[in-house]
Amino acid sequence: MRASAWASVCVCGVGRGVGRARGRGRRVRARGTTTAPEAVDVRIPVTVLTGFLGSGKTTLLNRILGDAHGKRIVVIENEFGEADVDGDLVTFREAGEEDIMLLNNGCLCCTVRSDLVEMLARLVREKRGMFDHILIETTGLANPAPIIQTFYLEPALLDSLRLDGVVTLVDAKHAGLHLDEVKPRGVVNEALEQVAFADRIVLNKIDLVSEKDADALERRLRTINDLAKIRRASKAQVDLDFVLGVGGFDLERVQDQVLGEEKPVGAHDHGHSHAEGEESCEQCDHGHDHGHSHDAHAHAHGEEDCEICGEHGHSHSHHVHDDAVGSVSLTLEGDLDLDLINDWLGLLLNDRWEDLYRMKGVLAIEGCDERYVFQGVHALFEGMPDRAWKSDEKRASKLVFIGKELDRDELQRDFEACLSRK
Ligand SMILES: Nc1nc2c(ncn2[C@@H]2O[C@H](COP(=O)(O)OP(=O)(O)OP(=O)(O)O)[C@@H](O)[C@H]2O)c(=O)[nH]1
Repeated sequence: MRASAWASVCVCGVGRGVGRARGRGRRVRARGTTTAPEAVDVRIPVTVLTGFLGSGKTTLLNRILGDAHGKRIVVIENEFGEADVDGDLVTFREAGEEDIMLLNNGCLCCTVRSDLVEMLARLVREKRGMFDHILIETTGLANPAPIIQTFYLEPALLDSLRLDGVVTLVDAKHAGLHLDEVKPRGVVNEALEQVAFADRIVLNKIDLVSEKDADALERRLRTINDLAKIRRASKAQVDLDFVLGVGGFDLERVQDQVLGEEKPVGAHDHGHSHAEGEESCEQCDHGHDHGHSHDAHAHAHGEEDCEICGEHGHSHSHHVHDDAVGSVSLTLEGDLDLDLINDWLGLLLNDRWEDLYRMKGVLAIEGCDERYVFQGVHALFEGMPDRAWKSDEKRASKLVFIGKELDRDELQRDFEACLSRK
């Protein structure tokens, strides 16, 4: 992925003779159009483990390190506020097959990013060949975006490391509190952002909540991030395959993630309303007219028990959630005009890059035999032509945006305006 001002967003390699896999000089991509074998990506995968304070990150880490998986894993831990060990920023602790390294001097997402880069570069320089995977555990207060960007912006890392995925631990018992916390304007709600950036969500401490509460929380997580896979766990007991080797930033897997497989029961698009008497809303388990930009759940006199507090009937309200962060999925049948879609995505990134946390898409471009896949994180964007459209396949495009204050209708309108008129 490359840094991208709007002018360099280019859904190209499509009928223009421009390089096919922009920003990915490290990999030969051969799928679909040639019989040449795919080159092996030799870069070392990196997993970012995030999640709010006490959500179970260390528990998961210990599980991973304790499993007999045969992988040699380097762990980088960022213990915010811990005393420096021997006055050194970086401490190595041999732990069997794994190395554990500590970054003690602040939060990974802000003050120690350059230390992280230095540490990673040093690892590659001095220990290459001695490990298979790097796992970075962030502090509970870290915003994952700067860490993600590190892997695309740091020349010292580009050719050696690749981001495999962001794994977010969610505390089933307390997540609601953190997700609902209203921050002053301009202040990031880390819990929301950690969910929004995730490729995998481990909904942990499931033993502490009822199934109904877990269902409701899972639906809530789904509205924030419609791309991540979610798995419930106690004591972070999940298969290693669920958290390592996920290819969350792998362009070649975008189509599966976007067009993809599993959608849990209850998943639905962001931004909808319910009429009085409708079935329960799958999102909030409540059936009365509302949009998902509400701040409060209000109950009129005579209603059934409140689903949030269990109190009966009388008019009262709760703050429920600030839905500023959410997912929007758009689909469109037919072919897109190359210039129009380029211009639109370019402008969108130019104007809204701060609000666009992650995006992925599969596009049908007029005059192009191949599907075009792309993904982005904030202002970083990468894309390439993918396999050829099959003769019996309906040409259609799908985009998924995860971000802040996204207007679904406006995005859909602008997307539709990119349809080819020929
Ligand atoms: N009941 C219950 N407790 C859990 C579960 N997972 C972890 N815990 C406990 O929750 C506490 C916090 O777990 P950690 O793994 O330290 O969480 P963390 O995210 O690393 O915490 P910080 O480093 O403070 O951000 C510990 O006491 C764990 O034993 C679970 O599934 N159920």
